[in-house]
Amino acid sequence: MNTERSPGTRRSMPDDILRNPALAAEGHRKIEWVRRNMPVLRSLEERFSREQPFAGIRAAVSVHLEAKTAYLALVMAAGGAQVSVTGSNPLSTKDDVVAALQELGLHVYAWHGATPQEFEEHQLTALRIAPHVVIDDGGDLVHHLHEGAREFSRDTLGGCEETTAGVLRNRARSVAGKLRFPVIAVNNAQMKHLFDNRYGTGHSTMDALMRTTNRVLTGATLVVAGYGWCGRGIASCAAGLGARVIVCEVDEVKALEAVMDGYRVMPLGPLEEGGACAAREGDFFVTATGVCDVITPREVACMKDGAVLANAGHFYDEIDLEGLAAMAGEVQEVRENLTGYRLEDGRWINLIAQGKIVNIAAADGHPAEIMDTSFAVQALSAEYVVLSARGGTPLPPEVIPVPAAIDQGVARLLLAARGIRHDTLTAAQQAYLDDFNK
Ligand SMILES: NC(=O)c1ccc[n+]([C@@H]2O[C@H](COP(=O)([O-])OP(=O)(O)OC[C@H]3O[C@@H](n4cnc5c(N)ncnc54)[C@H](O)[C@@H]3O)[C@@H](O)[C@H]2O)c1
Repeated sequence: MNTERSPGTRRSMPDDILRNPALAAEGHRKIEWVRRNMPVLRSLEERFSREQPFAGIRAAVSVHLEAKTAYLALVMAAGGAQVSVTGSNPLSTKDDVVAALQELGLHVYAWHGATPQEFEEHQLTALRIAPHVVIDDGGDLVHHLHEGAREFSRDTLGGCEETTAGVLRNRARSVAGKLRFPVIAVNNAQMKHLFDNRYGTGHSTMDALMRTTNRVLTGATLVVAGYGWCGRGIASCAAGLGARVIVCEVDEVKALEAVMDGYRVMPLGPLEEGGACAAREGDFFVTATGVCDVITPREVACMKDGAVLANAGHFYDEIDLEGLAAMAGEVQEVRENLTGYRLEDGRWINLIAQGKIVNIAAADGHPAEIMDTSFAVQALSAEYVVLSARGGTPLPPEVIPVPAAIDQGVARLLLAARGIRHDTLTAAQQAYLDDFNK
């Protein structure tokens, strides 16, 4: 394994790209706050500082660049890694956190509100470190390492993918026989999606809806498209706040699961002229499908005056923005992060955060306690990639599940941090389970 530092040393890296170094103090405060609320990562920071598993390793990190991600990058650095950091969405990047990280000696390439061209340039610049390990969210870094930035993948041992959309993207590349290094499906670990996608997205999406609109969810009708891990969390948090929830699903089993969980299930748009559909009933609409064109002019045409649209999926093509704009006679910024579209008949349809990932672009993302376990899985998966290569058994170039030992280890660390004790099987119970003659 080549861990020469020359391509990524600070001197040979281009200047960090950040807008306002004067913001660093606020960034440090935010990072310290999340550190206090991320006990699992703190215990990894302590072990990594001692054991230095990433000594000689260059890591590129592209996750929504706010305080919790910053702390993950610092934990990797504490383990000896040389780290370059960029964002995974220009609207979720927090400039104060960027400034703080830069002050702490990491290479940082991001600013809030970057144009699509600037955003891509930031990602490509972060890859000039020629990473051994990539922490990715949505598959962009891995994509660049296979396409325009291929030369920087010469030492890449593997990637660790944070979200459903990125796992699917890497799996498609693998099925096409084009994945050139292993990618660990961090999203699919139990200690990730059971908590992050479900409770984290549910909690922070409600936060984003309320703080952006200052409207009440109690008694309102909230339509959620997609009843996967994110959709389940959004539905249960909305119901907990007293909203009436309608679920829209394409998967028959999940549609039935939503019914059994107590929600109404309806098609999002009318199946026939004038037919009943969720679009006519909703006050709030949240997409969480990972698929494009979920809300299109066809659905918008049925909506009530004042309807609020938001997307919690990773990519922002779940709502057809061009179609919405084409229907509008007038477009106004009605509140911060909220755009009103006035249709020809006078109805206003409101869109949060330009259809970008709502809980991060219009709120603070998942709570620190949630990201604690997600990022612990990330850090341990990165360590798994490195140790496998160092041990002479590099992982194959496939999408690889997180080993169960990592999932269980993270759960154990969190239980210990919370002082929660639990039962274990007795020897007799284990023997009973192992006995096929019983
Ligand atoms: N906002 C966040 O913080 C956050 C967190 C985790 C994941 N994500 C992203 O959210 C999206 C969903 O993630 P997930 O983990 O819930 O995925 P999932 O695969 O568990 O669920 C997606 C669901 O959407 C359904 N679906 C697909 N097309 C649909 C359509 N046209 N109409 C209705 N339902 C449809 C699928 O059948 C599936 O049940 C992905 O893009 C993922 O990357 C966002």
